[in-house]
Amino acid sequence: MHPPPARASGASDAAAVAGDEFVCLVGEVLRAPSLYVFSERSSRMLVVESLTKSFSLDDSELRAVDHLSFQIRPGEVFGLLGPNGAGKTTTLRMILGLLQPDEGYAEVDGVRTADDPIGVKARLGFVSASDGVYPWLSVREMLLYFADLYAVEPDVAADRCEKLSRLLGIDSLLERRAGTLSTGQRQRVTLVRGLIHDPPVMLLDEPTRGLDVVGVQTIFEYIEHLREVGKAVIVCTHRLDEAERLCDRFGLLHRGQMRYSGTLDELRQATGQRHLVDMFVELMRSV
Ligand SMILES: Nc1ncnc2c1ncn2[C@@H]1O[C@H](COP(=O)(O)OP(=O)(O)OP(=O)(O)O)[C@@H](O)[C@H]1O
Repeated sequence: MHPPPARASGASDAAAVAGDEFVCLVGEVLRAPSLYVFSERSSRMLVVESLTKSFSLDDSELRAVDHLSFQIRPGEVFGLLGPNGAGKTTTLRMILGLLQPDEGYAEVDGVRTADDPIGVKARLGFVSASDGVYPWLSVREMLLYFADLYAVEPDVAADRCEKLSRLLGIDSLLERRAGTLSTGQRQRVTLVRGLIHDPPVMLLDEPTRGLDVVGVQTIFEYIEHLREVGKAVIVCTHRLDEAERLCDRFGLLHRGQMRYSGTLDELRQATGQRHLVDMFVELMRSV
């Protein structure tokens, strides 16, 4: 069952491009079974060290990410937060291996993106609000197709498909064509898809965008599940109220630089502000 890698529909912004590229790259490169032996649990599941990226504009250069460093442990949910243009998507794209950093590196489960981009992709799950689906496949076909791309054994894939679908409440949709799903249903399918190869690290880009209250609650429960099963998780979101409830630690990014990072209590002490939204307003005024 190998339909040609199709461009997912509805992608219009940078995050969507990252999602589409990731999907296509998964299809192209994740084939070698030796990749899927993950290392023993490291206390630093994701390491970002001095990651830097500049873009050339017509008459100048824009430093989108500037010597960014952070680490995430298994079972930890890290909120990578920042205003529009802060560099979040560029950072995710470098972690995913879709963009080459000018300096620094990202390391996932002991594997550096630059050294082994395929191995890193096998260790990452990526969910973006702008993810597309293959409209002509049934949900089950699409999930099993992705499992196959990641070289998951068919019986393991079938079992995971059932269990994760029940967890996300899409078991009744498994035979439906993906193109007929609503936004919220599609988002649940992409959440299952992101976990089908059981990666140790999950990247969630605006996971609650466009969802109703029930959909948002599903994301909350999903992230709680990721924490419980020991995934290291990055959440990028503009919903600071949600981030406060969801994340264990935060990185506040502005103009490509990490301005503050720590737990909410640590950020409160450092900024003198109680809520993330006030910290942001202060941050943006300060520059
Ligand atoms: N391919 C590119 N060429 C030139 N500039 C780029 C490119 N990709 C991103 N940028 C610029 O880099 C900066 C960071 O962009 P990025 O998409 O990482 O921000 P972001 O934090 O994800 O923003 P948003 O919250 O609006 O999605 C922005 O100024 C953006 O215009």
